[in-house]
Amino acid sequence: MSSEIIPQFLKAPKTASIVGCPFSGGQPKLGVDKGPIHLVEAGLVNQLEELGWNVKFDGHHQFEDIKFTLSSSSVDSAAPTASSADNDTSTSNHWDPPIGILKNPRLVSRVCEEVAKVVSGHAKKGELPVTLGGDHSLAMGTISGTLDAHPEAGVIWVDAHADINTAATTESGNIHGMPVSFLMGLDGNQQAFSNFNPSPSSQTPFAWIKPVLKPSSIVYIGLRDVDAGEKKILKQNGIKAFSMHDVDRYGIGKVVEMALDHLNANNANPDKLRPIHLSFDVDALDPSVAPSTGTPVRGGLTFREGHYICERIWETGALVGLDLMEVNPSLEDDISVKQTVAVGCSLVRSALGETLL
Ligand SMILES: NC(=[NH2+])NCCC[C@H](N)C(=O)O
Ligand SMILES: [Mn+2]
Ligand SMILES: [Mn+2]
Repeated sequence: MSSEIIPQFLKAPKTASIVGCPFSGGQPKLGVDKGPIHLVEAGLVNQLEELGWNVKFDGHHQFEDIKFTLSSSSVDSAAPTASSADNDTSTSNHWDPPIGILKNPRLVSRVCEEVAKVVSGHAKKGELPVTLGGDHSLAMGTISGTLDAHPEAGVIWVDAHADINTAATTESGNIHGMPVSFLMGLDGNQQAFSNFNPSPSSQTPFAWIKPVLKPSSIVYIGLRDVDAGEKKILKQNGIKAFSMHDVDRYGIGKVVEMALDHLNANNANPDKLRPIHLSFDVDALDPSVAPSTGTPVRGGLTFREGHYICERIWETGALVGLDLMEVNPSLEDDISVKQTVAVGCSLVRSALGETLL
């Protein structure tokens, strides 16, 4: 047989499904909802097609209908129990009052539930869902969706932050700092919602999440701004985390190998490479590389370190889900916005097979 004959399945282009999520309800700063719009306008779809992907994108998701059903249904009996500490009223409103100090709990929950269905639907068809945020609370949706389609998947969470606060530990009440705790079903959340009485037309926020993410199934890379309560949670649950200190000590190459080894060592089926969901918060990068983001923290990943993570995960062949979150085109000047959007696009390309040579 001639070596030029390539099996059909290798020639057939793989399909990536762009899940555009213009959503900002998990944090107070306006503009992060414009992230996915800018990423697509910068030509991401075309760029992925040039890499050989068949790209499905039929517009950004509209969450207006969710807002509408929420605002027209009667507000349930969870009266706001605390006023928000920072006097931030931009994201709370009469139809979605805080629960404890959690802001927009009903909206975030419903939007993520929707995202979970969309992501799981794509994944079950064998497509690669690429979710563009939007704030990182959306990862409750994307990771629920991935785990629904690939129950054995592990998560690599690249971020300056651990996003694992519970209702008992969060100081900000911003749910984008909490998604991992809901995915794991941590205690501090159960209590917060235990005496919640939903009205007949609503349901307890986040009750739809199957808390199936095991502490051994996630690895962090890039951490450098972890709240005291989060540090406790990471320790108590034995969660693997590589901070910037570890990146400095071992180098990014070694860190990614250790992260992959950790996930595969905890694989239920040790003969099979574990599917990987990569959730990339652009604030993992140093603010000099990605300035336009809501919670920048200095001392972050370099341009190459960020891209290396994506390239190496692509090389494993195990990527089944990708998030690119927290690009906020309303922050910083035009040049910074362009730079951040461009870096967001190139991270996605690297995770989808772009190579340097
Ligand atoms: N996805 C993010 N950018 N999260 C930032 C979280 C910051 C802080 N730990 C909080 O809980 O409010
Ligand atoms: Mn972050
Ligand atoms: Mn994050």
